Amino acid sequence: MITLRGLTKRYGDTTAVDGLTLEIGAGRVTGFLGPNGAGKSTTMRMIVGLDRPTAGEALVGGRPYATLRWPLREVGALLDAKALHPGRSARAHLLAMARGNGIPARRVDEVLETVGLTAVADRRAGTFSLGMGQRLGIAGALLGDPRVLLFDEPVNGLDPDGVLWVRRLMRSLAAEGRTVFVSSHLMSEMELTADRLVVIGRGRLLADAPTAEIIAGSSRNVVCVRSPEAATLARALTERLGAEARRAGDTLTVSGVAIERVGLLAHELNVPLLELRTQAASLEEAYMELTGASVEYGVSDRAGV
Ligand SMILES: Nc1ncnc2c1ncn2[C@@H]1O[C@H](COP(=O)(O)OP(=O)(O)OP(=O)(O)O)[C@@H](O)[C@H]1O
Repeated sequence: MITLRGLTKRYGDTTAVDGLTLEIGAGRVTGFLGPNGAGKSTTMRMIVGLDRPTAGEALVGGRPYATLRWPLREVGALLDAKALHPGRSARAHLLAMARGNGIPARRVDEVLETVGLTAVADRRAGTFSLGMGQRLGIAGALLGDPRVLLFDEPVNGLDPDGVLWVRRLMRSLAAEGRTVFVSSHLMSEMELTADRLVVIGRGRLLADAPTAEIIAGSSRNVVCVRSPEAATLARALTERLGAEARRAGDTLTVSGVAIERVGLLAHELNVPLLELRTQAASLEEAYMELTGASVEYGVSDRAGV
């Protein structure tokens, strides 16, 4: 488990992380979302002791990172896949990490196998593609078989096969009861991978809830209706139920009312229905609504028009 209590980081006038208090639990994948500059990397860096909080604290398994005797055996992290010695082979890189943490050398071959780098284990890491570097970073995170894992943008640069592999890996690590905390800008991927989401904007907590709950909270969840008397139904939905109904031909897109009430109203009015279904919002839509006001480097919708 990871515990954040009033976690705050200021760089001069910039408050990168602003009083985050939350728990990231074991046995599930928790996605970490937020616009560029929201403070995700800074938060992760403070959890693994690479940055010192200005105020508050970050605990791993109830203890500050700095007090862990064998840190890599308690928490593994992929923070910057490019932070490698380019002249070292993948194996030498992992061996150096293992040695410093009392991890047996045979574990290096195990993790190289897990991430699919066995065949290139003796090649210099500097010659690796972006995706291979990511895999090596993930191998480093897994090396100490830790209960807590942090991944900052793990699918960055991976091909579709690699993306699927990362998704399955995250899910299986969580199924083993580990704490998996993963940041990403890929909403469709997070929707498939994360059980729970922590969303931040300008360093502040915007949401901390199950993925399904965040999506269900979106105003983009609508009811779609098709009827030869769509105009009549639209009028009644607006006037009697206060719903918002947009019509295109015989199709209505209705928001602000449950599907059951649409069906019952149609029955009462004797309006025939050809189709009646809910259309769920995507995580991307829910995320956009949540973070709309806290995008730091946004461009206007009218840009270039
Ligand atoms: N070492 C530093 N010195 C000064 N400012 C910093 C430093 N590190 C981060 N910041 C600032 O802190 C804020 C948060 O940055 P951070 O990298 O944590 O955001 P992020 O959510 O990870 O963004 P991205 O999605 O773009 O990776 C930004 O305004 C950034 O400019």
